[in-house]
Amino acid sequence: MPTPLTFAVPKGRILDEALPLMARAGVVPDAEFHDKKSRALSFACENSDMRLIRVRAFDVATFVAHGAAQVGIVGSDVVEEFNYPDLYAPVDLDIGHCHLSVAEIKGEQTDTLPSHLRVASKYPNLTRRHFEKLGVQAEVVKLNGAMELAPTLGLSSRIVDLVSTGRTLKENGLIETSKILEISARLIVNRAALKTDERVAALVDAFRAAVAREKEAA
Ligand SMILES: Nc1ncnc2c1ncn2[C@@H]1O[C@H](COP(=O)(O)OP(=O)(O)OP(=O)(O)O)[C@@H](O)[C@H]1O
Ligand SMILES: O=P(O)(O)OC[C@H]1O[C@H](OP(=O)(O)OP(=O)(O)O)[C@H](O)[C@@H]1O
Repeated sequence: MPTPLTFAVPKGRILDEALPLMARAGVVPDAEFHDKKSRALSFACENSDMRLIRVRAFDVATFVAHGAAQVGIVGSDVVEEFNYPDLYAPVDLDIGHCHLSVAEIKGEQTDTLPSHLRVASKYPNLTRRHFEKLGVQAEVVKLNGAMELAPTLGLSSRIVDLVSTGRTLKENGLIETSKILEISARLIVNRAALKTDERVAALVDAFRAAVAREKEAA
């Protein structure tokens, strides 16, 4: 018996959109996965020896990059932030669309950038890389959520955060001043597992086909 494949999924908002696509690719978690009272973190799958683990979005990439999980689903924001050499993102799942942007207090934007800035973000690497390209040294204050509070409370002059409808920025007195990255969810695989385990390559094909069918039907 081969060891079961481990498939990592994020707990957050991508999951609801990912589950129907996973089902079309033949990955269906057992009933316990949907039991809100369950404290289990690892779940069996119907009709396969695969097991699903449910972890935080950033941790999906970490489990897969280290080979602790062979396959996962995560936003391209997370893939780009970590840039792990052992992680390969072969399929754009066309779900979880949003973008990563710089925002600042409405009415306080200036035309010229200073040589040094303080920026609050959950994405220190992407933030530094973006400002480096503009010749600006960004000091990143790492936050894990509610970034939109930072400028108003004087923690930073700008934030780099995800934007979808733009409502969170608007309701917190901020304005988007530049877009850094378009984002969607990706199927990710561990590169070594893809080379050595044919079940991983078969899953990549199954997800490609599921996305193509979804596009045809739309
Ligand atoms: N407003 C949004 N609209 C669309 N997609 C989003 C939005 N916010 C986040 N995403 C996508 O969903 C992914 C997970 O975001 P979310 O904040 O829901 O995850 P989470 O698991 O709750 O995060 P954490 O583990 O930090 O609590 C992000 O990495 C991004 O790709
Ligand atoms: O443009 P909008 O549609 O308003 O969406 C953007 C918000 O969504 C995400 O936060 P989330 O709701 O995941 O909460 P978080 O602060 O805990 O990450 C993101 O960090 C923004 O705050």
